[in-house]
Amino acid sequence: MKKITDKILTKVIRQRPADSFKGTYGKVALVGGSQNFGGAIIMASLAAVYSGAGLVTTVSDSTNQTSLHDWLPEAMFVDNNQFEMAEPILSAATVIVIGPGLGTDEKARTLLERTFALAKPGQVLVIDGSALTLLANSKLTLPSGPLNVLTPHQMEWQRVSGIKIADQTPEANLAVANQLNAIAVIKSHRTQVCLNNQVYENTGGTPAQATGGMGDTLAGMIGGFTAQFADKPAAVLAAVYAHSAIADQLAKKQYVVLPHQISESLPEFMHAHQAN
Ligand SMILES: NC(=O)C1=CN([C@@H]2O[C@H](COP(=O)(O)OP(=O)(O)OC[C@H]3O[C@@H](n4cnc5c(N)ncnc54)[C@H](O)[C@@H]3O)[C@@H](O)[C@H]2O)[C@@H](O)CC1
Ligand SMILES: Nc1ncnc2c1ncn2[C@@H]1O[C@H](COP(=O)(O)OP(=O)(O)O)[C@@H](O)[C@H]1O
Ligand SMILES: [Mg+2]
Repeated sequence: MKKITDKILTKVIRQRPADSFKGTYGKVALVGGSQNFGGAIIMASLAAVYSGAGLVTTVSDSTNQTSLHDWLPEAMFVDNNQFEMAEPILSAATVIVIGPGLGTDEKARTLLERTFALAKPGQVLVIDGSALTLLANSKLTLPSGPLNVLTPHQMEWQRVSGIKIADQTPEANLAVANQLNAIAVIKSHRTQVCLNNQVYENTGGTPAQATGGMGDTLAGMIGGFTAQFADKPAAVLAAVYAHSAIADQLAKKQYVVLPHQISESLPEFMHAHQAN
């Protein structure tokens, strides 16, 4: 198994060219956040903005708009009850992230179906949280156009792949990821990434990360990294490594690391690890 180390950071994170503007750094649209799980899509949106995506739009239940803007005035907002208003934004996005706090009810399933229907070649589609559970429990298949990036924790991967947690070996995981023709970020205390017929193991991470919203934050970071960096698979690996490396740094002085603290540390961390 290959290891994901700090080398991936300078391979991916580039100094910004002077003649650039927000359009240079990609558009991320995030779909999620039911009335009960608004925090999840707020944390994912924070991560997308703080990792440097040029334009971020959050598509969520209207009850989440005020809290989102308290945390993140940089994000635009579309009410998911008026999905027709979101469709052009999703179509124009560089990356769509779907699932954090989406829920698994009928409305959520419809949002997932409609998003799958419009995702297209050239786009990255990050599928996280509730969207993975819905995918496993419904007859939906992954869209064939976009680069699909699945970000399950071990139980979500069990649901999607049918492989019991105890049997989730690198070989078994890779076989299913290949079958799905997707990148699979299988999250645990040592996250594994199945990509280009290889399994990569993350070398960072701390139990200080074991708190709700930590995976929502990673999904938003993968969105932000793949939106702005050209090599999309490498950008996924860099996001996975940066997420845990920042947590490791904070955990030197903190018993628990909160997800939003990872996002707030991103601009400084990325500045320190950029290459010319
Ligand atoms: N503040 C918020 O709004 C939050 C919303 N969340 C959302 O809640 C929805 C449900 O996600 P959950 O993951 O909580 O619930 P799930 O029911 O999908 O998964 C949790 C179950 O998986 C088991 N499990 C086994 N191995 C695991 C591993 N390595 N990591 C995590 N769980 C493991 C747990 O014991 C538990 O029974 C998602 O949409 C998620 O985005 C969560 O992210 C928590 C925070
Ligand atoms: N003990 C641990 N060591 C390292 N990383 C951890 C540990 N516990 C959790 N994490 C990380 O935290 C994140 C949890 O993701 P997830 O379960 O989807 O969270 P949530 O859905 O609540 O946001 C993953 O990136 C996982 O690797
Ligand atoms: Mg999760």
